[in-house]
Parts: sequence; structure tokens; C-alpha cells
Amino acid sequence: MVKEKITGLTVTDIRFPTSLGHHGSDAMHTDPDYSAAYVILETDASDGIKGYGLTFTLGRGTEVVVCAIKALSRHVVGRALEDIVNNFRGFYRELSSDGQLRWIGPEKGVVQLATAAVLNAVWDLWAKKEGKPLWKLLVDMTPEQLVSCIDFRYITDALTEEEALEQYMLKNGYPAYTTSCAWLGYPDDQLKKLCTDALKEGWTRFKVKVGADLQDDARRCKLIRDLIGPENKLMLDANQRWEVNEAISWVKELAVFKPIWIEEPTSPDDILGHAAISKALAPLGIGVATGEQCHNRVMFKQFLQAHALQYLQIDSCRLGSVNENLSVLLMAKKYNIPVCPHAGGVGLCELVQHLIIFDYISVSGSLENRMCEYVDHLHEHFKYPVAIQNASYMPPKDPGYSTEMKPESVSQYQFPDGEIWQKLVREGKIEI
Ligand SMILES: C[C@H](O)[C@@H](O)[C@@H](O)[C@H](O)C(=O)O
Ligand SMILES: [Mg+2]
Repeated sequence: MVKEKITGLTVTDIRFPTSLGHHGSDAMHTDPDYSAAYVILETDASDGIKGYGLTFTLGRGTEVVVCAIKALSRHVVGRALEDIVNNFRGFYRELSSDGQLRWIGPEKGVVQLATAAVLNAVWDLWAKKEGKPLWKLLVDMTPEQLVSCIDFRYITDALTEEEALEQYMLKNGYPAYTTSCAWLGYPDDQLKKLCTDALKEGWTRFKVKVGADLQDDARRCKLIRDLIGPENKLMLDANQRWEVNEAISWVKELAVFKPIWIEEPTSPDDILGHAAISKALAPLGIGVATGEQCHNRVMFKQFLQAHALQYLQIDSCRLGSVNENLSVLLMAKKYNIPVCPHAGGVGLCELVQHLIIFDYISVSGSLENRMCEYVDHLHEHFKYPVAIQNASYMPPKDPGYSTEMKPESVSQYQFPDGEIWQKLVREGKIEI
């Protein structure tokens, strides 16, 4: 039988003008335009099946990721899906170790984001081919198959292939928290309204952006704590704004509002700094959460080894796709650290729900201290948007990795030629 091949890769720069409404704003990223480098893998299959993948960006720079994806396409185009997935570890290694491109990573930065987008499309294609949502494809794999997707290079001192095989059990659903109410650029009135609405919808866990101004943070935290009451959970996110000691003293000032975690208190690369912050805040019952900017499994390994985080935030589009995320989920299990994924952005909720549902069913088997981020933006552009009920992610049922965008959204928001951007330029609202 002739094997079906991947015959082409197209990549599009898609941007949403979210900065106009301050959506997504935090203490470091004050004007994000939520964007994606969006990959489509064409095949010669008779049913015309395609794979869709993306990585998340903040506007400018998406064109650089697009370039990196084009540079990686030589590893994918012309290959049979069957050959790729039968040796997924080898294929992962091939992408991450391209003898020339590796120099501008390795396994980090733009090249890693590009790897995520390409591999996310491959996983979508595979799940569609099997007629299953991605989480089910993962759950149905034997432990040996799963582990064969992981590149253990550089993490065998923390987790070996043999250990990974012991970590499977079965269960099931997924609690979410919301970040949508309290972006840094939102005025108090907007914050109050969004928070009141969210409480009515059943949300019980809320994240607030902090880090630009202590007085302002205290006011916003008080406002939210008063609204949500003492029982609901509050998380803080500083998006890398502080020095290590500054983080400790700043968070101590906010401790009266009883947050359970401080997210990204300092440089995302400062493992020992995070360890120091963790140690100083532990007596206050505040943990450190990080991961959205953690660029590969080796970094996560060291965060775990150094007791530098208490909540681990995987990201579906920053690590090397499902393959690398699997290794991180298994390490988190071994170190007994709850995984609370980063989501939001463009499509991050759609993708990461598959990984966390799989984590619950097959790896952690626990919901204790666990929840997945939810942000209420841009879902309408996806063909299979997330379904939230009672502040929980309902497991997706459609085949694939929920990565596919609506063709009309792709054409309207394409940067810079899409209708939306051209209109903003005509109206003098932005300059390109
Ligand atoms: C620029 C972005 O909106 C970030 O602020 C966002 O990803 C955030 O850190 C989060 O945790 O959701
Ligand atoms: Mg964050």
C-alpha cells in the first residue's frame, strides 16, 4: 500500500488587535496583539485530510517565527505521517537537532516556537487520521508507545525511560481558573464588572496581574478579594517584573490578600532565584508558579531539582509540542508537583486542554492543587473552540488537536493584508 505523504506546508502570520482593548496586558507586556504563526500541513491522502498547528506570539516578531517555520519545513514536507509517528522520538530529534538551525536555539527561542507549531500540526494530523481527539489518542496509547515519543536526552538524571513506564493509571474532567477579569490595563470598573459576572457564571479561581506599582496592586487585590470572598482562590502574576529580593518583599506586602501563588516573579531563566523566592514565601503559604516562558525540558528539570517552583505551568506552544510536554508531565509526577497549564493567548486553551486531561487520566490521577488557566478571548476564531461548563474544561470530542482556525478568520486577520488590519490602517488607528 502506498503511504500517504505530507506534500506541503503553508504558514500564515495572523494577528488580532487585542492591544486596542488592553486585553492580555500585564506588567511587562503592556500592548500585546495576540497572534499566531499558523501552520497547515497538506497531504496527498484521498480524503484531503490536513494538519493544523500554531504557536502563540504577541504581534511583532510573528514574521520571524514564520521564517523559522519555513526553515524547518524541509524536515516535514515529503515525509509519510506513518514514518514520522512510528519513530516520533527520532523525528523530534531531527527537528530539534537540525545541524545548522540548532545554532540559533538550541531548543529555545524562535526555533523552539517554530518547532512547536510544526509538531502541533503533525499531532493534529495524526489524531485526525485516527479519528480521535488528541487527549484520547494519548490515553489510548500503550505506555511504551507514549514514552517512544519522548526525547530523554539531557533529562535521564531526573527521569529515565524505565521510570516513566511505571507512571500510568486511569481516571477522568478538568477544573479551570480565569485570568480574563484582571488584566493590568483594565480600569477598576471593568475589573469589578468582569469579576461579578464571572462569579455568577460559577468561577471560583481568579488570577490578577501585578508588578507595576505596589499601591495599585494592593488596591486591585483588595477589590477582587472583597468581591470573591475568603473561600475562592486568588493567584498573582508578575510577568517577570522583579529582582529576587524585590519579589519577596513585594509579595509579602500582598500576602494579606491570601494568594496561593505568585507567578513569574522574576526572570524566567533564574532557577536559583525562583528557589530563593519559594523558600522565603513558603511560610506564608504562597507558592511560586512558572513555565509559560520556560523554554525546554532541561529548564523544567532544573526547576524541579532545585525546588524552585510549587506549581508547574506547561505551555502547548512554547515547548516542543506534545513530545516535550510529555516528558515534563512525567517529571512533574515524579517530583510530586502539580501541573497547572498556562493558556489563553491564541489557541492555547484549545490545545492545552488535551494535555491536561491526558495528565489527569493517565499520569497524575489527581485534581489536588490543580487547575488549568482559561482566558475568554478569541475562541470564536477556532473551528472546535473549547467548551467551558461550571468553570471546567469539558473534554473535546472532535478528532484532532483543536488547532484548526476558521478560514474566514485566517483571511481577515492575516497580517498585514487582512481586511481587519487594512481597515485599522485606513482609519488611522495603527501604523504598519
Ligand atoms: C502577554 C500575555 O497576555 C501574558 O500576560 C499572559 O500569557 C499571562 O502571563 C498569563 O499567565 O496568562
Ligand atoms: Mg502568566
